[in-house]
Amino acid sequence: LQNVLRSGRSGSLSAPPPDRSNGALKIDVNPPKGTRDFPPEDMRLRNWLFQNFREVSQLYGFEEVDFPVLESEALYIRKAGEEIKDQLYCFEDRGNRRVALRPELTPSLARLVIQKGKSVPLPIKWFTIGQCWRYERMTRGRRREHYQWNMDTVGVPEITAEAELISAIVTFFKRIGITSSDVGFKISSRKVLQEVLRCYSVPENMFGKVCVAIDKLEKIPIDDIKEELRSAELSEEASEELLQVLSVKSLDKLEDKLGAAGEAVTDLKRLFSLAEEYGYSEWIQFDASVVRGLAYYTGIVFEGFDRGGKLRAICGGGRYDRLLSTFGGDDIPACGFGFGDAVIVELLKDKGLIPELTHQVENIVCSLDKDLQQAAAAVANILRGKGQSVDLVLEYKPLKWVFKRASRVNARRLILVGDAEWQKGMVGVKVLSSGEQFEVKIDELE
Ligand SMILES: OCc1cccc(Br)n1
Repeated sequence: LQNVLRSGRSGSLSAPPPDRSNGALKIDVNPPKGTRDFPPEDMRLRNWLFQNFREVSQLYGFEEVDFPVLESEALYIRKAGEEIKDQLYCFEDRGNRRVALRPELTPSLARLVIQKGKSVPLPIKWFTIGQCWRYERMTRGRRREHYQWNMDTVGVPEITAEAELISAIVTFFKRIGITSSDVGFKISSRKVLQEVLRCYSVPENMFGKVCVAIDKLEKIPIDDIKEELRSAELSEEASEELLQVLSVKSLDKLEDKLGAAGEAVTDLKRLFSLAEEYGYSEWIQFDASVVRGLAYYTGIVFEGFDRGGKLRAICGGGRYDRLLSTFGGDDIPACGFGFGDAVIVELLKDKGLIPELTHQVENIVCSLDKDLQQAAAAVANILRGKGQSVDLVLEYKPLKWVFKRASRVNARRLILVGDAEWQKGMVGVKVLSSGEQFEVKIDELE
């Protein structure tokens, strides 16, 4: 009770008040639960990963876009019982608006496409890398944020759009040393579900709910899934048939089940034939059980998985031809994928593929005399003007300290500003790898 009286909050009684014993507030120096800091070494790896995301996206002719991390909650209110909605990091802002930290990027992209309307000609090919959030009880100790790379193609109804997106991900994997022995893509189409449900006259508005339920296969008990299918108005017979079709192991068997004329089979056959043309057939396999957990997918869906079976899905995506119209936009087809920054790093660690990324600087500049600090700054300025990176020693330090710092910042050269040399318009240069030492005129420094 004392805590509550003192803190004036009705929060948890167990939370001790901040320690103000010495007058200063002792804050918790760790980041909030489920979030990460990126100190230099981790930031170098993240930048390397994102640089590869960017370069592949640009290789495929995609343009980069970005959106606010804070969006209207309305973008994510879907009635299909998705996990992403249950874990929405949402709140009411000071203007009494219902807002949310975005749990995914596709709705923001859809919003911007609608906002831009006819001013942006189709097809749109946009990519983005953005932090996404979920509020999950920390009992599962899972992260509450991750960065996602997304590529989306809007305005192309053809399966060629999905084939391009998968090709881009394959290109990314190859760039970072991942092969088709390490990962594969499970591919299916939600039209498989659609064609079965139509046979049993299941209402269209139950489609998303059915997909979300099916996505929980092997994650929750089968009886719970059957219960969810019942609540989606599926008969026992419809559920049995659906689960049967989802266990089909090949496209040929799917064709036997659904017939060759259906869109599901024709789309999938087209995708596998396009994959041949791209040369990534050994990366992909048909897997009828893949539906993905987002309600808005309407066609091809795919997910990248590690063949070792140890990790969660590496990436995932698919076609979402109805999303823009559900947001009040035109009926424009679209497809895209999301690729998180965490599972891929676990995979790279497992494969010993984390690159050696060191900080380095070309020059460390220091003054050998207390009165030459300004001269040292002038030398740093000259070098920087020539595009050379400089770590300028900002206070007078003994040489031993300077050498130690030079080693720590991985400097290539030490530039010494000493009185005698400065009087002659010179500075000393020491090449740290070879130990070679010489003097050079300041305006000849390069
Ligand atoms: O993959 C779903 C997801 C969404 C937001 C944040 C995190 Br961590 N994970």
